[in-house]
Parts: sequence; C-alpha cells; structure tokens
Amino acid sequence: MKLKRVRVENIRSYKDLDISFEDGVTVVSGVNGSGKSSLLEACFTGLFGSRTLSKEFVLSDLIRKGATKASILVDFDNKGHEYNIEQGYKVNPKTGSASNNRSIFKIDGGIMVDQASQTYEAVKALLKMDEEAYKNCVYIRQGEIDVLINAKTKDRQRMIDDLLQIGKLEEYRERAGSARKGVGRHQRETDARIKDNVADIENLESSNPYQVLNTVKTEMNETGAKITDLEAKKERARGIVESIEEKISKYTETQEQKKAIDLEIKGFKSKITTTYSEIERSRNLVGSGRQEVQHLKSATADLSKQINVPEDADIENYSASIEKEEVSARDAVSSIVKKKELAQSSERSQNEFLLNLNEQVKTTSIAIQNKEDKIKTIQEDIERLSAESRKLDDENTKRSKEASELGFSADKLENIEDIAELLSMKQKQLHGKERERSATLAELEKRVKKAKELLDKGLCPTCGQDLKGSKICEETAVDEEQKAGMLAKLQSIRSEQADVETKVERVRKAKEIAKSIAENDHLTQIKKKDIAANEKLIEENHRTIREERKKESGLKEQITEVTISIRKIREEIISLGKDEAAARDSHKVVKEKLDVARKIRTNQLEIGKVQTSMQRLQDGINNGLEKVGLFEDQIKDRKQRLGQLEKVLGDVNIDKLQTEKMQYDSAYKGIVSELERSNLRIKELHKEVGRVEGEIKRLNELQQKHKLLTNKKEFLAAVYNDAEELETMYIRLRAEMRAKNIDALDRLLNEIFSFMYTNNAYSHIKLDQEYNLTIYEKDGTALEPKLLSGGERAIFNLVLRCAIYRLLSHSPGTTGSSELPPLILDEPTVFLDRGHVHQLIKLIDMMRDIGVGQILIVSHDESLIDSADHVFVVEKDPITNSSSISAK
Ligand SMILES: Nc1ncnc2c1ncn2[C@@H]1O[C@H](COP(=O)(O)OP(=O)(O)OP(=O)(O)O)[C@@H](O)[C@H]1O
Ligand SMILES: [Zn+2]
Repeated sequence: MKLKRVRVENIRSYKDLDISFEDGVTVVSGVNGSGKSSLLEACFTGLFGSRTLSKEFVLSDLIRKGATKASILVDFDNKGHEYNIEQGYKVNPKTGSASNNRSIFKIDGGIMVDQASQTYEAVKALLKMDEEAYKNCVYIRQGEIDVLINAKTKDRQRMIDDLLQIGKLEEYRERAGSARKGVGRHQRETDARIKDNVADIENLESSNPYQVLNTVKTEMNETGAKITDLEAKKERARGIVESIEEKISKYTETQEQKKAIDLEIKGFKSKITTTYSEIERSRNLVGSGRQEVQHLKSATADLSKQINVPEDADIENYSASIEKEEVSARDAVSSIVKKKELAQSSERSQNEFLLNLNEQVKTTSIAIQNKEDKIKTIQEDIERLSAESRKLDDENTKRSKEASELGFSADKLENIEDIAELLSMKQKQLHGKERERSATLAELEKRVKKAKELLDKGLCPTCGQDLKGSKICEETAVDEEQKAGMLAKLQSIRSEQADVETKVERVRKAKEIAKSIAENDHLTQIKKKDIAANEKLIEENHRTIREERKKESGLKEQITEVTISIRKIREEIISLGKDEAAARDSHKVVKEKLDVARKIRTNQLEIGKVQTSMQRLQDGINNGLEKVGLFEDQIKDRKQRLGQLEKVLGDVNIDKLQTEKMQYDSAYKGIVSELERSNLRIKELHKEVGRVEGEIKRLNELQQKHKLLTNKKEFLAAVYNDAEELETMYIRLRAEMRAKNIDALDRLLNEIFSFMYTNNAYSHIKLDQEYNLTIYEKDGTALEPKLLSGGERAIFNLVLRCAIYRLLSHSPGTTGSSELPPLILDEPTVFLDRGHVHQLIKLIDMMRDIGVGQILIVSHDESLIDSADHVFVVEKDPITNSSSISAK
C-alpha cells in the first residue's frame, strides 16, 4: 500500500491542506504545536473512520473549532489499483456534537461502498489489519512508544497473533469446542430421556394389561346376556299389571255411574213434591178470588142504585160527564170567592185611608193649638220688655238731674272725658312743681343748718379765721330769706293742689253717672229690638194657623166621602156571601155523585184484575200437573238404566283383583332394580376396557420412542467424536504456526537489536512461546521489560515494531512489504541519545533497503531531516491560527 495524497478541510489546526507523498523517507518537521501530529491523526481517521477516536477524544475535538463541516480525503495505491476514501463531517451548531455524514470508498474511481461501517470493513479487509493492528505495527504514535513492551503477556499474545492472522485459528477452535459441548449436552439429555422411558414401560407392563382386558371382556358378555333376559321378564310383568288395572278401573267407573243415576232419581222425586205443594196453594188462591168477586159485584149494585144508574151502563162515559159538571160548579164557587176577596181587600184599604185622614185632622188641630199658645207667651214677653224699658228711662232722668246738681249739664257731660284729661295734666304739673320746690327748700335748710353750726363755733375749720363779719355770714342771711320765700311758694302750690283734688273728685262722680246713663240707653235699645222681633213672630204664627185651618176643612170633606164608599163596599160583600153559599151547595151535590161513580169504576177494575189472576193460577195448576207426569217418566227411564249397569257388574270380586295387582307390582319393581344394577355394571366395564386399551396403546408408543432414542444416542456419540477431533486439530495447527512465527520473530528481533543497540549491557532478547519478553544481561541475568529505563524501552519498542513489520512483510499471507501501509514514526527520537539517533537513521536505511516503500517520520531532529528523501515544514500562522505545510 502506498499513500499518495491527503486533503483535509477544517481538521484540528488545518483550515485546508493538500499534501502529496512520494516513495522513500519523508520527514515532516515544525515547531511545537504547528500541526505535525494532526496530519498523522487525519490520515489515521481518514482510513479507519471514527473508531480511531475515544471517549476522551471525540469527533467534535477533531474538527476545527468554529467550523460547521469538515472532510478528510485519502488517496492510496494497492496491488495496482487506485483507492480513494472520502470522509465528510457535520457539526450540529445547537448541541456542538459532530457526525460522520459521508463515508465513501472508491476503487479505480468507482464507488465500492458509501456507508461508514461498510467503508471500515472494506479498509480492514484490504489492509488485513484493523485500527489496533495499524497502531501496533505501522503507526507508532507519539507517547505510545512502549505499549507493546509494557503490555501483559496475554494482551501481547493477542496483538501479535492478530497481526500474524493466527487469531483466526483460535476462533475456529472455539467454534468446534462449543459445537462439541452442545452435542455433549444433547447426549446427557437423551440418556435421561431413555432412562425415564424405560421406567415408564416397566411400570405399565407390571400391571399385566392384556390379561386384565380379557377378564373384563368375558364379564361384559355375561352381563349383556343377563340384561336381555331381564328386559323380556319386565315386559311380561308390565302386561299383566296393566290388564288387572283395566278391570279395576272399569269396575270403579260403573259404580260411579250408578251413584250418579241414584242422585238423579232423588232429584226428580223432590221436584214432584215441590210441584204438588205449588198446585195446592194456587187452588186455595182461586177459591178466595171467587169470594172477592162476589163481594165486589154486590157492592157495585148498591152504589148504582144510589145514583140511579143502570147496572150495565158505561160507567166510564158517565163518570166523565159528571166530572165536567163538577169542574164548572167548582169554578163558579171560586170566581165568587175571588170577587168577595177583592171587595174585602178594598174595604180594608179604605178603612186604613179613613184612619189616616182622622189622624191628620188630629195632628192639624194640635198644631193650631200649639201656635196659639206660643203667641200668648210671646205677647207676655213683649209686655215684660216694655216695662223694663220704661224703668230704664225713669232711672236716666234721675241721673241727669244728679249730674246737673254737680254742675255738669247734658252738654258738659258729653265732654266729660276731655275735662278729666285736662285736670289730670294740671295735677301732674303741680306735683312736679311741688317736688322741685321742696327739694330746693331741703337744700337751703341743710346749708343754713351747717352755717349756723360753724357760726356757733366762730372759727373756720380750714384756715382757723374768725368768721364774724365774713362772707359766710352774708350768704347765710340771703339763704334764710330765700328759704322763707320758697316756703311761701310751696304753701300756695299745695293749696292749689287741694283745689284741683276737689275738682277731680267731682269729675270722677260725673263720669260714673255718664257711664251708667250710656249703659241704660244701650239696654233700652236692645229691649226695643227684642220687642220688634217678637211682634214679627206673632205675625208669622198667625199666618201658619190660617193655613192649618184650611187644610183641616179639606181633610174633613175627604172623610165624609170615604165613609160613604166604605158603606157601599160592605153591602156588596154581604150579597157576594149569599151567592157563595148557593154555589157551594150545588157543587156539593155534584161532587157526591162523582165520588160514587168513581167508586163503581174502581170496583169494576178490581173485579177484572182478580179474574185475570185467577185465570193465571188455573194455568199454573195445569202446567204443574203436566210437569209431574214428565218427572215420573224420567224416573222410570233411570231405573231401567240402573238394571242394565247391575248386569254389567255381574259377579266381579274387587278385593281379589286388588291383591293380585299388588303382587304383580312388587314383582315388576324387583325386575327393574336388578336391571338397573346390571346396566350400571356394564357401564363400569366399558370404562375399564377403555382405560386398559389406553394403557396398551401408550405402552406401544413408549416402545416406539425407545427405539428412536437409542438410534439418536448412537448418532450423537459419532458427532461428539468428530467435533473433538476438529478442536484438537485447530489447537495443534495454531501451536505449530505460533512456534514457527515466534521463532522467526525472535530471530529478527535479536538481529535488529544487535544492529540498533550500541551499549553493551545486554546480550540478547528472548520472546518465548508464551510471548513472554525477557532481556538478558551480559552475565546471563534475565530482566523484565518494565525494569528498563525510558530510553531503553523506546529502543526495545522500535526494535520490536520493526521486527514485526519485517516478519509481516515476509509472512505467507502477504506478497511483500508493498502491501503494508507506510511505516510511520511520530517523534521517535524523543528519548534517544545522539548515538542511538545515529543508529535509528541506520535502522531506517535498513528498512528502506529491505523494501519498505514509504517511511513517514514526524520529527524536528536535524540529523533525521538530513537523511530524509523528502522534507516538509509545518507552520501555524499565529493570526489565523491555521497550519500550512510546504515542501523543502
Ligand atoms: N479542534 C481543533 N481546532 C483548532 N485547533 C486545534 C484543534 N485541535 C488542536 N488544535 C491546535 O492544533 C495545533 C497543532 O497540534 P499538533 O498536535 O498537531 O502539534 P505538533 O505540531 O504535533 O506539536 P508538538 O511538536 O508539540 O507535538 C495545536 O496548537 C492546537 O492548538
Ligand atoms: Zn377758712
């Protein structure tokens, strides 16, 4: 296999990359983090798909941050064909997770498969290795340099076996082994089934089923014969019982018929008796009917004589004409009665009217009397009022005289109020003056009294001057003078006041007189008005009296008229009474005649009725006699039938029949129960036969099955042996192949080791059949790989890898190293010293020389670059953060 070209887009630090590979040694160099390993990872994932990833390193980690899609395209040649792998990826922007949405594998430009898992399988088959084998053999990943060295024996064994395709043999062996185990399980099952089957057969045979079947069948035949015999007997017994039962029932029936006929005869006899007694009763009734008719006829004859009607006259017509007469007589009476009643009621109403008139007259005269009495009273009142008025006049004359004596004439008396007013004013004026003067007088007296007291002491109380001849002396003398004048004035006012007082007294008296005169005048006025009113009243009463008198005379005239009319009505009533008596007499005569006629008619009707009922009774009697004859005929007929039935009964002995019946019944029952028992038994026997036959059938089946199982057992034993042989064959084959390969690998390992290893601490390496790796020191001491130093382990690993690569390129499955992928080394010099780096270069040369077509190395070691056929430099642009590769 040769890698031709790798193109990536948005993988790790690459935005886009297109790199072509040549044969020989290619070194890819660059500073840390520039994108060297990323290139190798892209190749790896391009070939094997997502299986190259892990939990710690998922698909989205492979895709360049921020990109939504990515791709890896790997072109390579193998055995003269061109192959292309296209892997496409997509990132979900929401979740950030990525998916392998495109995976196409082409051969010579044509699509082989287009699905991730199919691409994987196709690559695996073509390269004869999976991703793990690729890692262990061709791709020595950075940091995984000592994986094979450090692996557990078991894992190392599996890894190397897989690389050498020995693993397949183990797989085949396992298949043969599980087939053998499966057959073994079948064998054990079959044995167990055979054992169970044999036990079942023995168990069934021990009950001797064939003999049992014979015995049961014999008993069944015997019981069948017995049943046939019993059925015949049962039939016969039933026949006899039935014939006896028939005889008994006929006997009973006849007896019953006889009883019924006896009853009928009795019935007829009692009917005859009843009929005779009815006839007797009817005969008696006919006798008494005849007597009654006789009686009625003689009574009718008497009545006819009474009203003078011939006995054979048509009483119906006669009564009708008398009835008419009676009606008109009755009408005459009632019309007179009506007239009389009319007259009587009119008399009553006239009388009432008269009474009323008289009452009115009485009322009128009382009213007149009342009015006259009233007039008298009013006249008395008028006289009293005139007297009183006169007395008041006299009194006023006396008062006027008294007034003029006091000095008040009639004119003055009229103005007495004004005079009184003037006087009162004068009085008030005088009173004011008197008060003023007496106050002045009191002041003067006080002043004079004080001055006199000072003068008596002789000195001024303030200044202590002698008062004699002073102003006070003069002033006091003036005061004394004024005091005397004031006293005289006060006395004149007081006398004037006494005068006015007297005048006031006279005016008061005159005023009283004037008041009483006015009062009297007023009273007189009222009395005069009363007198006028009374006189008017008298006039009115006189007019009323006149009217009442007129009314009274009218009433009296009416009374005369009514009295005359009443007398006339009374006369008419008397005459109507006479007419009534006459009409009632003539009605009475007709009425009596009518009553008799009616009685005659009733009698005649009664006679008819009695005669009809007598006829009916006679008919009944005849009928009864006829019926008696019929009943007697019936009795005769029944008696004849009784005789016939007696003959039918003959001399049957019923008791004997009953006994016989009982005997046969019990015999029949016995037969039936025995038959039932036999039937039950035969059913049981049938069941038994079924059961035993079932057992025999089962026994046959079991024997058949036994034959089959024995055959199967033999067959399984043969198959088991075959599987066992196959298994051992695979084990042997693997052991042989492994021995051969391990030997070759061990030889190559030591050859490369002595070529590569420059120190002389170790003599050789040993890879034994169990894939244990042991390192021997010069003195023969054995060391486990884990005890080696880091650098030593790196060397041993490189050696082991190259040995495996060489072995593979020679192995029979491959046609040469050209089929293997390029040998890829990622930073192989990391742990190596200078001398060993030099040896590594020599090892690489050796690998190239033995025909490894491509060797791809990632390294920044100058000496490796120098020895390379092709050099690429990787750089990462710090601005775009994007890696790019250029050839050097
Ligand atoms: N998914 C990714 N998206 C973007 N950049 C990434 C992604 N994964 C890794 N890188 C970047 O890719 C760069 C290259 O890494 P790589 O392992 O290829 O470096 P290297 O050249 O092998 O370095 P060294 O010599 O240290 O081994 C790193 O600097 C890393 O930051
Ligand atoms: Zn003085």
